[in-house]
Amino acid sequence: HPLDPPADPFAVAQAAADDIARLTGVERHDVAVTLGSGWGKAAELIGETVATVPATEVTGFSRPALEGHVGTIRSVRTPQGRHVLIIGARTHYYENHGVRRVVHSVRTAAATGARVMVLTNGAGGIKDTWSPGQPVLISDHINLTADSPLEGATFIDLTDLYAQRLRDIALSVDPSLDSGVYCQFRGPHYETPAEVQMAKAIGGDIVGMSTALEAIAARQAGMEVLGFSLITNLAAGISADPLSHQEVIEAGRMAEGRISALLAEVVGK
Ligand SMILES: Nc1nc2[nH]c(I)nc2c(=O)[nH]1
Repeated sequence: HPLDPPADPFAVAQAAADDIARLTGVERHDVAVTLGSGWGKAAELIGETVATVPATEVTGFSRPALEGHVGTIRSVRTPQGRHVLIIGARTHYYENHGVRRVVHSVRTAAATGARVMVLTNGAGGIKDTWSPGQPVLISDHINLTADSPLEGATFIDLTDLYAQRLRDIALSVDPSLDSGVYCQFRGPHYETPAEVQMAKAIGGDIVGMSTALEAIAARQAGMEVLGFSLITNLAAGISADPLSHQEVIEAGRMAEGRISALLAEVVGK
């Protein structure tokens, strides 16, 4: 794979950014958004699509593992004239392709010029006041993967990783938004009730299988990060009923309109 050692992941990201500029005709992007489950509709609401490119045509992106989920990369222009790169081709850590592949889309976004990285995902909620379909701002993360996208002695500060400035913009759009600490588990299995209680005990409010590693890479690339979780289910053991993937998909579909409008407004600010 082009990202396998001895490749330089940043050179591969630059090649991907050059592909995107060539294929979309957009030289520079200002903001990048990674769409997680439930956030698919946001692209149309963020602005006018300038170009849509199959991710497989961009260096370092591969056919996503998700059934029927053709990974696309879209260039969208907001009413304010901002160029937004919408990445619909996330590689999950649980696919076991290595961290370089997980964070390639973030490094590529930075190489296209984007200074803001918006990471969205579907996740489980630990706070029992939350209900399926609710979007939540990510205030910080706990990385339970025991891995890092950083290689060698690259000591990066992660204070204010989920930029307060961007969270304030989101709160100005929707003051009712709650916030939470996101715990990235390796997955692909969901947590046991005991693991959910552990996440709660260590200060977690959200459990997921993405985002933390991408956020670290975004900070390394000098980007400001904004993270949103769509709570599609209460985490295992928080409510009596067992998790069903169907319920997760359904909750995402129900919430799509509201959260896409929210994301579009925030990106437009
Ligand atoms: N780890 C974890 N990831 C998730 N993704 C979704 I959607 N729901 C969950 C969940 O309950 N736990």
